[in-house]
Amino acid sequence: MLSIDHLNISISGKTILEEVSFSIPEGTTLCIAGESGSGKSSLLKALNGLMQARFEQLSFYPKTGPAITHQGRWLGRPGLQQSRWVMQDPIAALNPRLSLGASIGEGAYSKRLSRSERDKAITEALVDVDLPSALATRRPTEVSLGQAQRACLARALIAQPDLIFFDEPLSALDAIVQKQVAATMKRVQARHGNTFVIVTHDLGFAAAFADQILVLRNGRMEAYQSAKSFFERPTSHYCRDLIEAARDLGSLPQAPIIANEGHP
Ligand SMILES: Nc1ncnc2c1ncn2[C@@H]1O[C@H](COP(=O)(O)OP(=O)(O)OP(=O)(O)O)[C@@H](O)[C@H]1O
Repeated sequence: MLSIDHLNISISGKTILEEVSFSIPEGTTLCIAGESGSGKSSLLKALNGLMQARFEQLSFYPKTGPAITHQGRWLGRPGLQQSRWVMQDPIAALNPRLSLGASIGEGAYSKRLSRSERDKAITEALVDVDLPSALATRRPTEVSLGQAQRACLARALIAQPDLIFFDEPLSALDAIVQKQVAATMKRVQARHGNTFVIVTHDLGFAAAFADQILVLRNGRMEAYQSAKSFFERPTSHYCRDLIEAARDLGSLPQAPIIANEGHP
């Protein structure tokens, strides 16, 4: 379980994130949405130790490994133990000079496996993400974008993380491949019980995937609700507009929103 209380980030006097709090039960998914510049990536960077943040409290209770609790300023490089990060652009995220197998194997570096254990773990990770083990010898430029993104997921999984952060994991892919990779992510989560934190612009994906949704707007929390209540009872005009826009664009099925009286 990951719990964040009152996270704040400011850089050179400019507030990037203000009073952001959430709590994610083990094995569930939080999707973080919001327009460009709202602070989504900064939140992931802070949790991965790439940006200094201030917390009233950060608590992480991984299934394996020691619990972490922290108060005050935090630049927790190299990030939360037992977590991994899958980035938006799989080609940029993979070393072009390494085979996919070698890149995936790097994910298990801290486990100090023997060569044969590492090769076995690489094959298992490839199978986990629905890739043929023969792809281990190919370089990133010799596979499709969807295969490269699956390889990035395999590189995360080989470390057996409790928590995986995804930054727009599907946005580089076409619609059909998006569906396939999303299905693989779901299967992986069901099989291993990982907790997912996913930054996404796609509310259709969030509707299908998220247990909870956090919407950021200008660095503040605009909404934090269960996915069901977010789509049925959005708590602000801004969220209603986001949902309507996603319906107009066809990424969400048409369905009535139940008005939530008393909210702006
Ligand atoms: N290192 C930095 N120094 C100064 N400002 C920064 C830094 N990193 C991010 N920002 C600012 O913080 C704000 C939030 O940026 P962030 O990248 O987190 O937004 P985002 O919601 O992820 O946007 P996008 O969806 O376009 O990726 C922006 O105004 C950005 O310019």
